[in-house]
Amino acid sequence: MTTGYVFHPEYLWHDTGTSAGVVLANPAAGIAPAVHIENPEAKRRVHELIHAPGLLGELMIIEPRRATVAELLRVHTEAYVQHIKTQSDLHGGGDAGDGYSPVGHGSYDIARLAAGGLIELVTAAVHGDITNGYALVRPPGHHATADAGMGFCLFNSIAVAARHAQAELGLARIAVVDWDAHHGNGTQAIFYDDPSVLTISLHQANCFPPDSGWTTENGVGEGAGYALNVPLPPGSGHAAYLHAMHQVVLPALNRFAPDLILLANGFDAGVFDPMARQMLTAASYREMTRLLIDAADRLCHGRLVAAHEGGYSPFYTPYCALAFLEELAATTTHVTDPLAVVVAGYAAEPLTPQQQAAIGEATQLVSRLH
Ligand SMILES: O=C(CCC1CCCC1)NO
Ligand SMILES: [Zn+2]
Repeated sequence: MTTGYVFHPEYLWHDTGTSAGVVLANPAAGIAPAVHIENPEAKRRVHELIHAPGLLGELMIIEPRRATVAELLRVHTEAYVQHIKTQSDLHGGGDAGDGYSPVGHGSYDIARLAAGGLIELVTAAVHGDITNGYALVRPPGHHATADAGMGFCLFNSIAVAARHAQAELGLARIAVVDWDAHHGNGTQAIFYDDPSVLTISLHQANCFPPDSGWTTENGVGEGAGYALNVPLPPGSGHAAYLHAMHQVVLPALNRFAPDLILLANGFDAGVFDPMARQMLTAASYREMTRLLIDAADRLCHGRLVAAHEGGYSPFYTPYCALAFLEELAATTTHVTDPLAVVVAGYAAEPLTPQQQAAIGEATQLVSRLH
């Protein structure tokens, strides 16, 4: 069993500039400039924590390449791809569309390298060079729709890789599991009418995008039934997410029988993350990963390929990512989550009726899959 790994220093060079964390600085309005929340730091520290304990040496390094425009156009409109290039060519960069998604000078090529890195990782998995893999890419992608960037996302790398797998690698059915704290609205929208791609999103209810990711968003036309959402109340942690995995994600994957499982792997549902109010620990991510690995082994020759999405705590995201990757690579290091003890008193809360209700609503929809 071999685990592939994609990383490149250029991912750290995507410049999101200064802002006031998320909104643009505006001194006249009292909004002082600060580093943007989607900055390289947490990703840099993830890579360091994969390297320092020796885990990097157990992985197969897969070199990324820039996705071609033709590969991007399987998902995005020509006008949108051109918009990102135009913004990227500006001396001071620009924005992908919603005002929250900085495009640094040169970010067009970096976002292409993120999408191309995931394509290369999926290709290695389908060719059997690796069993599964992790692409530590930046900028993130799961909010980007065919024609709009949002939520820090430029190109939807997961969607580009899914379409590549179908067009070039002969795969028919692709499942996308998204456990980033925020709704995978872009990926859902791109495949909303397409029964060949199942999208399943577990996220904090009504967080971002606002009023998005409700259980009732279940696909349209031929795709009816092939979009599943589990909007979990703020404060949801281990019990709720594992219940959702067992009640919704795994039964849906079993019914859909994908040829590949793609994971939009956000760690911002972590207990210390500033961009959401969920309470997953590194141990939670480890257990959720185990379940997905077992599903991939059962359904699609172990093909589980993950793309890094959110995860903004520079001191906690690395431990969640390490736990995920140790499980993916079926190995361990000497590093344990040093903050587990800090949250032990509250991160293991039992399932609440509200969480059970949200999960129950989605569970009803799994039977529509065929
Ligand atoms: O981590 C993210 C980004 C969420 C933010 C984008 C603007 C406000 C919330 N999406 O998965
Ligand atoms: Zn997120």
